[in-house]
Amino acid sequence: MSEFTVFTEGEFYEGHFDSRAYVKNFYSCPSGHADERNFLTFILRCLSRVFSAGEHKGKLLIDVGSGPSIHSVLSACDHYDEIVLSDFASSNCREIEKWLKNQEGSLDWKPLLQYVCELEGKSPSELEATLKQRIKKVLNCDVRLENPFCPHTLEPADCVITSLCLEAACKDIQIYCRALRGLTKLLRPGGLLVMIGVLGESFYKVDNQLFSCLRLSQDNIKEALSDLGLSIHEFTILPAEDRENNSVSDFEAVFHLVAKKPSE
Ligand SMILES: C[S@@+](CC[C@H](N)C(=O)[O-])C[C@H]1O[C@@H](n2cnc3c(N)ncnc32)[C@H](O)[C@@H]1O
Repeated sequence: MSEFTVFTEGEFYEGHFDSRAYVKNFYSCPSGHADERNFLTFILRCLSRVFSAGEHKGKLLIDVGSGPSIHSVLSACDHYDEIVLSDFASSNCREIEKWLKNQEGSLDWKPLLQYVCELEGKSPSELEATLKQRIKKVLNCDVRLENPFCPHTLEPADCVITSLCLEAACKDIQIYCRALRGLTKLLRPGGLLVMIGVLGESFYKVDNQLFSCLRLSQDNIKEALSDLGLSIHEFTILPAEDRENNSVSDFEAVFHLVAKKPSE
């Protein structure tokens, strides 16, 4: 099942990624997909821990490779004035736009909003309103480019978040490292990189559609970050439970990390 002859890059997502099925399968409730056990609650709790204290704040936050999802910025949105979401696949950007405009049939993020608000003692309706007001743009991006937002140049960001994107977008470690360099360039000096990813994964599935994934080790990522001069402040790993019975992916662990770009 994990044997791919060709790595499924961005162009493949454009034609084959079912945005709505992805959200239905993985994000319709805080516990996420049953086969992935504590994957989603781990991510939401990590993000809440990083941002809810309000220590990290600023003007611009960019989420790179958002997919159709807003979960990665739920805990951060109170602390940044402007949020940019982005993805390679236009159907993903369209689903986010639909949600922002409260259009009929838009995705339902209420269960995740509710969960994060319970963790942080907030009101779901207020958090939803803040988030919708602060997401200023949903842009097309390509992490394989030196400037992922080419031809646009974004102002330097206080924070860049990326979740499960680079390992899905980059077919080898050289391209992964280059993509990480591109993300680092989006940050102002002293800016914060928050990354969610998977270790040792070669595939994941959305309904019956397989997507390939670059198998990464913790050392691969640490080395890539240190080559870019970033300091790692947190690197948390949750090993997969019951991996043999996971029908939708073969990840060995999920990780969450916080790193800082050096100040000039
Ligand atoms: C596994 S999904 C992750 C989505 C979301 N961030 C999350 O945490 O659920 C991988 C995403 O990477 C996007 N992607 C694939 N290639 C890309 C590229 N070259 N540049 C930007 N995004 C890309 C896909 O369209 C997809 O939305």
